[in-house]
Amino acid sequence: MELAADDGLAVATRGLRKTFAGVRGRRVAIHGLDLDVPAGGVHGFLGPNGSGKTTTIRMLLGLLRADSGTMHIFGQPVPQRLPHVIGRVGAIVESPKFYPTFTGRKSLSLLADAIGTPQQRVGEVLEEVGLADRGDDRFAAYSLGMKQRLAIAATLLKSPDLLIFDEPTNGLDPAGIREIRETMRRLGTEGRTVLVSSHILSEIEQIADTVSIIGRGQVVAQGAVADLINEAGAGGVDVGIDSPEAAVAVLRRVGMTADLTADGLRVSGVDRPADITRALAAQGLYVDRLVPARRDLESAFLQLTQDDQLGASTPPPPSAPGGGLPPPPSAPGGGLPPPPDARHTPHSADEEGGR
Ligand SMILES: Nc1ncnc2c1ncn2[C@@H]1O[C@H](COP(=O)(O)OP(=O)(O)OP(=O)(O)O)[C@@H](O)[C@H]1O
Repeated sequence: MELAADDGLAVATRGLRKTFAGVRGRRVAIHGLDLDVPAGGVHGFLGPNGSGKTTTIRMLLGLLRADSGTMHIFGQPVPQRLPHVIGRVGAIVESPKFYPTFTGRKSLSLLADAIGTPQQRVGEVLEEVGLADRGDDRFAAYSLGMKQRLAIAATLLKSPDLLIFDEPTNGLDPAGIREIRETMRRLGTEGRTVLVSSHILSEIEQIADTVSIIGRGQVVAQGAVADLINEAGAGGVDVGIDSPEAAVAVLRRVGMTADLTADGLRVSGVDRPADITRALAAQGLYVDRLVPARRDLESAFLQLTQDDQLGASTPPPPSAPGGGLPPPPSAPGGGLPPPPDARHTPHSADEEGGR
């Protein structure tokens, strides 16, 4: 489906497909992905390891070429019109690299000069990420959370409307995770769109307004966090009882779907909870607690991706209709040159091969 030029979406993909060369033929990583990220707020891009989050983000940023399908950022087709929208996008797709002996402020100041942003923004972005009082410390002295916040500050210099963070809390301790979470939440409430990928659902549940859950390179659910949780919990009842194993057996015998939980059992798809008490009492089992099940996003996620294997497997792809997308323009810039101790292989336009 083609998208209208402006549909209130910060990011949209349709039928997106990407395969990689593997030893036994091509592996399908992204398998017809239809992603909608509404403009404004925090959008969690969720999926198990290997489900295709990084691949999708790298295609959106022109770092990797799609086999077929369409992508839009703020209504502009990318990668074709990426140069026109990239000024509105800030992204962190791998660990931040800064000169360890420079202060955070100096690194940002150099970057501001490089991208033609007024120096006044440096103080503002340090403030925005909560580093105002540590801006004059050397990067090497920062905690991992502070390093990540400095990277976020760098992406904010050009005041982007869309921020894309790929697993921004990877490797952080709980305090660091909280720092980044609060920073993202704040950015999302300022009218920006924050697209954040993660495989740690509880993290996103607390800060996201909307989410997309992907499995095997496809969207398996998307929408408001509250709606997904409600859907996942619909009709479930948690039962507290002295002998849960016996109760599960009784309920299954009368045709109910019952499973043991950490503190009792859960019955799914129940229209009349009184049927549970009646069935159990008939066998001399008496419930001491009967409450509607409230599922969190973690449960919804596990339920939706339970068949997902790590990594998608290998049906040979059909040849791309229309020859696929044109080659991407060069990757968006905006970073400092790599420091001497942190050189890394730059992304190629169509990096392939096993990992
Ligand atoms: N350069 C590459 N060459 C070959 N296969 C790749 C390459 N990059 C990704 N893949 C494969 O594509 C699939 C999706 O990987 P991707 O990194 O996008 O997943 P992810 O959801 O970001 O996972 P994680 O949460 O572990 O970062 C995996 O099967 C992965 O092995």
